[in-house]
Amino acid sequence: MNLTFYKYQGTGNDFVIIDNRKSTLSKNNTKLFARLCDRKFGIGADGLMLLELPQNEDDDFTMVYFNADGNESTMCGNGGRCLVAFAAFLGVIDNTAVFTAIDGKHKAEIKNGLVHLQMQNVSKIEQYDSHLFLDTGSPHHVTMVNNLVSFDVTNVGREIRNGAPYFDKGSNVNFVEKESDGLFSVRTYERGVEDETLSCGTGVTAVALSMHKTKMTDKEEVSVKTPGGSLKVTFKETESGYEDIFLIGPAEQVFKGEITC
Ligand SMILES: N[C@H](CCC[C@H](N)C(=O)O)C(=O)O
Repeated sequence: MNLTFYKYQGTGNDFVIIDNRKSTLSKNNTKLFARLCDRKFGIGADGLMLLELPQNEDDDFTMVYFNADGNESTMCGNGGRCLVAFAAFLGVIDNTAVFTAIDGKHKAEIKNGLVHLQMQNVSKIEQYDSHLFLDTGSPHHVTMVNNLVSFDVTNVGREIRNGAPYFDKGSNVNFVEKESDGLFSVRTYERGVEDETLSCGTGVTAVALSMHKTKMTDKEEVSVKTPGGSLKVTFKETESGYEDIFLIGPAEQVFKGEITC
C-alpha cells in the first residue's frame, strides 16, 4: 500500500502525521506504526498521529496518538500542537480548533505563528522530598537537578521510568534547572520512546505547574527551554488546582512524503 504522510516537529519533538479521515488505517497497526517511527528502517519520529473525523458535532477532528513503540498512548502536547497546524494546512480549520484526544476535549488557536493548545485541568499534584508527580494528559515525574546540560538523562531517566512506583506502566521523567524567575530548562526521558526527546509538551506543562506549586516561581506565565526550543505555559491557580492551562509554541511541517508499506 502507498501511504502519504506528513512529518511535523514541535520544538524538536517530531511526528509522522497521517490524514486518516477515510479510516484507511486501523488503530491496531502497532507493527506498522513502530516501523514508520523507526529512524533507520522507517521515516523516523518520536510518535505518530492519525487525524480522524470528529465524533461529536462541536469537534473539528479527532486526535489519535501512538508512541514510537507503535502503541497507542496518552496525550501528547507537542503532537496536539502539530496536529492543529496540520488541520489548518489541510483547510480543516481556519485558525481555531476544538478536537477530542484520549484525555478529552481540547481547544486551540494559531496566533502570530504559534499554536496555543489548552491542556486538561490539573487537580492533583503529588509532592515528595525528591520529586513531584502529576498527570497533564500524560504521567510526569519532575525532579530538580544541577548541571542539567551534563546530566545523564538517558540512564537515570530509564531507571526512574521503570522503577517503583511506575514499573511497566511507566512515567515520563523530567529533569529541571531554574534559569531565572519564571524561566526554567528541562530535559525529558519519554515513556514509549524509551529515550530522551528534544522536547515533551505535557512534560513542559508538568514542569511549569510544578515550579509554581513549589513556589520556585509565583508567575502564572512560565517559559521553559528544552533542547529543541522554547515553550511557554500559562495557567491560573484555583482552589481546585490549576485551570486555563495553555501550552504555547511553534509547530512546523518538515516534509510530505509517500511510503510503500
Ligand atoms: N510519551 C508520552 C506521550 C507523548 C508525550 C510528549 N511527546 C508530549 O509532547 O506531551 C507518554 O507515553 O506518556
